[in-house]
Amino acid sequence: IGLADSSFMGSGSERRYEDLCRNIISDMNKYGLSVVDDFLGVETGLKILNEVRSMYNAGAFHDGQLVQNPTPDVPSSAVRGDKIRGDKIKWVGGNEPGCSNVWYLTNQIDSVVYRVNTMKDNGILGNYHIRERTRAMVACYPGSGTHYVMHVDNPKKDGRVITAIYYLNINWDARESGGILRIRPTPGTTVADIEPKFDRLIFFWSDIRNPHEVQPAHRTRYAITVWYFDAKEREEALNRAKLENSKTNNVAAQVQAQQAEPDS
Ligand SMILES: O=C(O)CCC(=O)Nc1cc2ccccc2cn1
Ligand SMILES: [Mn+2]
Repeated sequence: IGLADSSFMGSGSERRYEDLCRNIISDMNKYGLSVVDDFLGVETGLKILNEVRSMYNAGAFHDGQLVQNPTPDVPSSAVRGDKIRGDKIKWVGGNEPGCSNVWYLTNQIDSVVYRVNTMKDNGILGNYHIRERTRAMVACYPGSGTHYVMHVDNPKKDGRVITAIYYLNINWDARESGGILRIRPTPGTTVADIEPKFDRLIFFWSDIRNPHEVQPAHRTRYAITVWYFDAKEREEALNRAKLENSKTNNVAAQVQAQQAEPDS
């Protein structure tokens, strides 16, 4: 007999889904972060894990940190400590072959985010109008002490308001494997230490309210992240970028024009 499906998305009960969304709304308003365990259930979680493992083993991932900060005497790849991040990543749109389970996951997260964004009495979540997200970033920390330094996902209002991370690591024990996500919600003095447990989904505000780091991992650590945009903040960011581009293009065009003119 199959295990009674205790997951939120698998149990099919509308009531549990509403409760889940209410909890997320309450957590996001109180703490700026929310942790959901048993999101999809063991069976679905395993399908996603196996899909990610086969992507990784097919060598489809590349270094998260493209620009190494090499020290002249030692090539950058040799010195792991100097990296600001040790993850290997692969961006997944979802409709590529071999990504159907990652695609299913992002659809399930989408439905929760759009629901909590439109429910009544949803507090701060009601200030945003979430209509789109990034593609899914599948990340793997290959163990051996790889980490990610303290950082903010969206420090400059690029439009991203919610970070959603789904973890895939069965029987993760941070005491021996490390790999804790440490969020330092500001303002405040609390610290949230979150283990990257299998079938765990977390949400947190992407901006300066949530600086976070991944502590050194000593076992292969998989995570899938999607970022959700607020329509207004995103549009303003794109307009600023356009303005910047037109300025630099004008300067470039003027320089070119001067160069082109015959010596006066
Ligand atoms: O795996 C975790 O628990 C979180 C890891 C994490 O913060 N990843 C991450 C990855 C990023 C990749 C590109 C740009 C910004 C990024 C910000 N954060
Ligand atoms: Mn981050």
